[in-house]
Amino acid sequence: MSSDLALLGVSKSFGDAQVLHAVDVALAPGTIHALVGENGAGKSTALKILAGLEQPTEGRLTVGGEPVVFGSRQAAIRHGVGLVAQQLSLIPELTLAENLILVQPERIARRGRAARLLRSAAESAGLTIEPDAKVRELGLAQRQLGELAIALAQGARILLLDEPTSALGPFETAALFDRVRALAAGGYSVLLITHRLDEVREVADDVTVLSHGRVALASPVSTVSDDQLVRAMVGSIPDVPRRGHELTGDVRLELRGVSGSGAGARIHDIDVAVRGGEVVGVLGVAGNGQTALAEAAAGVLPVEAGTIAVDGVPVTGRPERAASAGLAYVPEVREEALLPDATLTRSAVLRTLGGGGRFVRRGLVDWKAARSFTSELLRRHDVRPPNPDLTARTLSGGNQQKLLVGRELDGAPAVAVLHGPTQGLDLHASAVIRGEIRAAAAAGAAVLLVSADIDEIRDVADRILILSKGRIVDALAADDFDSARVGRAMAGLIAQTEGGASR
Ligand SMILES: Nc1ncnc2c1ncn2[C@@H]1O[C@H](COP(=O)(O)OP(=O)(O)OP(=O)(O)O)[C@@H](O)[C@H]1O
Repeated sequence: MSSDLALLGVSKSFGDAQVLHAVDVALAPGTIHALVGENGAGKSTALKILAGLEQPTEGRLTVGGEPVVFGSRQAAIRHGVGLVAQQLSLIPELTLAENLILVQPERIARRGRAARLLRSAAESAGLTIEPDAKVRELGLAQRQLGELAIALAQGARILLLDEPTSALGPFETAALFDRVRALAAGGYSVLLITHRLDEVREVADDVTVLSHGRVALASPVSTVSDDQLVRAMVGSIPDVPRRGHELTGDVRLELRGVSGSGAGARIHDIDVAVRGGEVVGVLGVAGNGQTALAEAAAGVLPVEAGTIAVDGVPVTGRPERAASAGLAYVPEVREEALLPDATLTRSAVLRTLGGGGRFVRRGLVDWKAARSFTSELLRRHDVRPPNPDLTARTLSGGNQQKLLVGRELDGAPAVAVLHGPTQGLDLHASAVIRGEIRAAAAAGAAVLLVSADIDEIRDVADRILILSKGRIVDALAADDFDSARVGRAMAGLIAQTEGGASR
């Protein structure tokens, strides 16, 4: 049977840089095809070509075996190609239903009709979404489900999913994969970009590995070993250093009685104290207040009650004061912390441009010094390509993430609030960042690590808090990790004890 959608001998260059070299990928009908490879390997570029967002420099596309030219995203949509992008394409100030109207103006003009269409498309695939919620108020996981529902409402039969699980924990990932499998069984074809080998094993029928823009391996999943996949993807994975220091530091980050709302969820009466040298991990099912908690801790969220202090300095609702007290912050949505259309130099020194910042001399920014600092930062954190004059938008998602985490952990922060710091990173880069988080703690930082990735929290944290419905319902030492207990707490089956869990 001919493939639903295929790239045949596709090459792509941006200026002088060739990022795809004669790539073949064929998506068989009713199957799930994983596209994997290290950060910057060319996965998103291949997907954008399949979605009509970029045009190949050479080679061609076929749908059902027939040659097609996708001159635009609309052309791909007309051929039934739906997209859930990595850098989400939804407009934050609009609702999901309004976003559907925006991409489908000729078919639906009224909000009520768009909301109904979206809800029924979502329900038919077993997804729960809120068509009338503003995108800005949704967490990353809900935004991604919303984008998937929009693709289905547009009549997509071929789904391109760019790292749909990067913000999801194990429960939501399992639920999403159930849906995706059901869609494939119903005749949809799915191309899935992921960095997680277990996901390739669990859900995909076929796998293609890209390396430096070339196909390094293409195989049915059942006939390839993990070792072959890892070698084709990233070569090898470094070990994350275990904690080797005592936790004797003073409290450097303190949240007391914090309540507030953000990203569509409320947090209630949160007490957390993190000592220098300590990594405290926060686990929870997406949408249970993680974003609000991270934003509150970083001084970004205007909380309704409670106080936040960094080294005893009150920073409640004052992000600039938090930054000058030495707080580093990696938000869940990386676009909020980088300048997509400015040079990497500007993104790299963004947080140090205030009065007294390290590149400010007599009220003027010393751009030469800022640029050479940026070159060194890019090199140290393996951001590719390491050119400070590029814009952040032209970096691959993983390389943007490396830049952001590198910028924040650089310069010995007092406190680091990190939300999904290894989101979108390949196995090698994730291990490096986990090592950097431990190194920051060993150098005395208090780290609050919010992550959907249980393995990451187990690997890196000293202490684990479980967040459910906006409350901390359980707390345990990482050495006492107990999957059944953590699973029960995450599922909301442990009620908060009188006076709260010990934190
Ligand atoms: N618009 C652009 N202009 C210049 N270079 C670009 C542009 N878009 C992508 N690139 C470059 O193409 C290469 C491949 O990027 P791409 O986003 O496809 O990688 P990826 O495999 O999806 O990576 P990641 O896992 O980090 O998301 C990178 O080196 C990137 O910098």
